[in-house]
Amino acid sequence: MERIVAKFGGSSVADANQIKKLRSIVDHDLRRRIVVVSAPGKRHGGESKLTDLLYLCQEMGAMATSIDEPFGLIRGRYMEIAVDLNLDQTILSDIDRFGEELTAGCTPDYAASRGEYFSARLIAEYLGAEFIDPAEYIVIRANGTIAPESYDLLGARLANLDSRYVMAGFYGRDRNGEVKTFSRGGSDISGAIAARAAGAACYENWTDTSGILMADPRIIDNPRPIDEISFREIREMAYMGASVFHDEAILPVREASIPIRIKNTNSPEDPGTLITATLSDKTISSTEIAGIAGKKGFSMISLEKSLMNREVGFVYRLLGILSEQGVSFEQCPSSIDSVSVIFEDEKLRGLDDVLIDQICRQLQPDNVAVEKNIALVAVVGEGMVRTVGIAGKIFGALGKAGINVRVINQGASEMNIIIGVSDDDYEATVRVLYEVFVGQGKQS
Ligand SMILES: Nc1ncnc2c1ncn2[C@@H]1O[C@H](COP(=O)(O)OP(=O)(O)O)[C@@H](O)[C@H]1O
Ligand SMILES: N[C@@H](CC(=O)OP(=O)(O)O)C(=O)O
Repeated sequence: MERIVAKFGGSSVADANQIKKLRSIVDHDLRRRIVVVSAPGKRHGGESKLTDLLYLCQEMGAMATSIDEPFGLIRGRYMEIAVDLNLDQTILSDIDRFGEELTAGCTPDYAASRGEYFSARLIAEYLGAEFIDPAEYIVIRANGTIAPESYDLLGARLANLDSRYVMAGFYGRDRNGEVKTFSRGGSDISGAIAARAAGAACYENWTDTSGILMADPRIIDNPRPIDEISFREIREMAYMGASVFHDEAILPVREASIPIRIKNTNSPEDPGTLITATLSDKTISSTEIAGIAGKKGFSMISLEKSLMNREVGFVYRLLGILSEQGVSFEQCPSSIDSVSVIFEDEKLRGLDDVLIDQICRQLQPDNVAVEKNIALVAVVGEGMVRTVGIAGKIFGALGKAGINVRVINQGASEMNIIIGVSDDDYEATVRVLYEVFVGQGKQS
């Protein structure tokens, strides 16, 4: 029988009520044999995700500060779930032992991983399924990528087609056997690994929106859901800020041609979004763009030098300076006499002064400037390459709205156009672009 891997995110396991919905979804289709879960997420806007509380406890434990308050919240959340689902409460003594580990000091990865570990143990018991600890099967290399043997190890564990499994998301182990997590939102990657390891017919990703939406619902009211999107498009959108699906979760399933469906736990009948290798011509021609995504928090270093285009190896040496400082960049738009490099602030790590110093010494530019507080917004779509006038539409609309575009970049694939604006103009830019391509954007 075909099997489906169903990954449920933090919003889908936030409390007993959500976990009951999970069970009804899993019971509804017998092919849903492999369930991957996150740690309980926010039940309402003001609350913290359990993962954030775990990182906080780890930091407090490392500073020998009492963790009683945040740890009490964590313990309370699990206890409520166990009580409301009538589960065995002996898990609480394991949670208390973990509290002692936090106080004694443990790694941030281990601390965060327990969010998913306890969540999966409770849900496995509730479903009467086998619990899988991914630290026994998934090997994560030092650079965060998945060691290839993980697929065989996990595939062998998932071999019984009649069993139902619940695996904890977000972590595995490193080459030394220590617990190691993926980057934030990484349970999506765990689900993709399980889908590939099990040779699943489909990877379902259950969340709190009815699929991938054409823009962030926190900015646009009721954005239109995307029916079908390609692996290439979703990777661009996810990387550029559509946080509903981790950009690195595409790779394991893309290599095995397993389709992904993003579904809504709170509205399971909605079709959601299908992510496939190739889009039908109908899908490509039905919309000018696939969607709009973006995020704040970038800085840009711009250099000008007359006849830069004649200076062999100029950009090579510029990128060499970044490499020496261990800084990775996002975009590198250029023209004949100028080049800019855009960095995510988190990755720049406040090294702009050091970089400028090196750039001035090694490259002797006529001018060098740093701009901070930049937001990047990407308009994404495979169909864009076939459509005349997309750029005109974007810049016409932004000009009319009085939004100053600080930088423009188009990917070589012609599948995206990236616009840099001031952080303050970020939301307005998304609204203007949504309005011009889709209509009915939220106006404020
Ligand atoms: N284009 C988009 N489509 C859908 N959701 C988006 C998009 N961009 C950002 N989001 C946000 O992603 C959230 C879902 O991701 P996440 O919180 O990680 O869910 P989960 O708890 O299921 O892992 C949505 O509630 C929404 O606020
Ligand atoms: N719990 C982890 C991993 C994860 O993927 O969570 P979620 O599925 O709720 O985005 C995090 O918060 O980063």
